[in-house]
Amino acid sequence: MDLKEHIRAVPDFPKPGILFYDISTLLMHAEAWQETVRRLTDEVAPYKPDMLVGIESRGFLTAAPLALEMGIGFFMVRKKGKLPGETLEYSYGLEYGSDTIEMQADAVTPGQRVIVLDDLLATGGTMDASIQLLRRAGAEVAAAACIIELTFLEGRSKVDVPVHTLVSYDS
Ligand SMILES: O=P(O)(O)OC[C@H]1O[C@H](OP(=O)(O)OP(=O)(O)O)[C@H](O)[C@@H]1O
Ligand SMILES: Nc1ncnc2[nH]cnc12
Repeated sequence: MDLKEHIRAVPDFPKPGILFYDISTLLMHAEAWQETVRRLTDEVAPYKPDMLVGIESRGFLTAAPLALEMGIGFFMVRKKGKLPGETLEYSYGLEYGSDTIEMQADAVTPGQRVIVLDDLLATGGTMDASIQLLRRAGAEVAAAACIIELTFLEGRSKVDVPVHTLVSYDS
């Protein structure tokens, strides 16, 4: 199955000049979404992670079914101000704008092996920030995985763990 047939490209969203790769159409197609989850599971399972991590918000959609499929837990890296209790934070630049992410300080125990999931790797800033944040919390980040990679932005070079992606776009 060609997953690209189920990913919609929307010009000039959220700003002029950005071609937005929308997974909404992938989520709406049950077989394509099942295939996506299966393929991501195949990429991630060999690392034998203790936990998965989903990056807000489309990363939650990606991490949650994988965690269920693999029989392990997952937790959220969220935009600032959304998580209760003691949190750790990290600020980073995006393809468009900037942001600060947070996680709950007790989400991992030191040495726990995690894999970070998101829908899309663009500049790699969000993924890199998440990895730095997770390490601050004591996690061992084994790998990162995304459905989509925008290869022309070279985000992979910013990420210092193995990166697994299912489909890539060069423009
Ligand atoms: O590699 P980068 O340049 O950092 O960009 C990738 C990030 O941008 C998008 O999230 P967005 O901030 O649009 O949030 P959303 O998932 O809540 O829509 C995407 O889901 C990734 O998290
Ligand atoms: N071009 C893009 N499409 C969808 N999500 C994105 N996040 C960052 N860049 C993006």
